[in-house]
Amino acid sequence: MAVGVLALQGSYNEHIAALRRIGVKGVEIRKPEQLTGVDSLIIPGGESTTMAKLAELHNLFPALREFVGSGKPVWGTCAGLIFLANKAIGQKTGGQDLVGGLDCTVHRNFFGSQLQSFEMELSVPKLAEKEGGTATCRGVFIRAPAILEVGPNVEVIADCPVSSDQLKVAIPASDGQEEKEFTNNRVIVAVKQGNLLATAFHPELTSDSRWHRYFLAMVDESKEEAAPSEVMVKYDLYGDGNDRVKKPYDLPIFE
Ligand SMILES: NC(=O)CC[C@H](N)C(=O)O
Repeated sequence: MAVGVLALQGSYNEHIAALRRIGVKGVEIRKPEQLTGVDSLIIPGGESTTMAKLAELHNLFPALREFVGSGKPVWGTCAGLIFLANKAIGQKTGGQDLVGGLDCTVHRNFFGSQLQSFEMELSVPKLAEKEGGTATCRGVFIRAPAILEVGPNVEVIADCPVSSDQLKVAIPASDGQEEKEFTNNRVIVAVKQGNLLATAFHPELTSDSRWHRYFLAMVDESKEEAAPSEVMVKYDLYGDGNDRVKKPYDLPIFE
């Protein structure tokens, strides 16, 4: 089945092209009902406040939250990562709606403005282990967010060093937690939590297909989990009053 790509704004065409390069069809998603026709979704990078306003306008938030909650694989890149985060800081006044689901705190513009966009080789041994190739990948960071904290079920796939002037970011208080200061000299830029994958950078703008392949492997795994491995039926095979478990026959048997 095709992969859905949220096509409200941002780099959805680039994701669809990246999928095409590996022989997979990407379908543009703009309306809630279109989500029922796909079993995985990419939320692209762009500008998360604008994307949130458009999602609100098209009444997409309830359907997106349901999609994430259903266990279907969802990959957020950059603004898409912000969308998936449970908590975002550094938002515009008034904040913005988030889809949520990913147990992390993301700083929306951690690496600065458009002018501070950069590229960096990232160490990605977990990606290389699954998809082969070198143990690094090219990270394209455009007005990029960064993940400052993750919950216990979040697997970190890549992090990167930060310069000293980016340190000392205040993480505002939230339910049951006091305000704290983020002073680590590394930030997290790629994570996986169950059916959710998130990257602060843009793999769709490089020719390295491994991130798309990695996501498609998550899609395959989720289908395997969803499919009943073997339908078992119980019946009285020997007519002795005891129901025994037996696999049903694949083909009709005429007796
Ligand atoms: N390239 C991107 O997706 C940038 C995201 C941007 N920092 C935002 O707030 O939406």
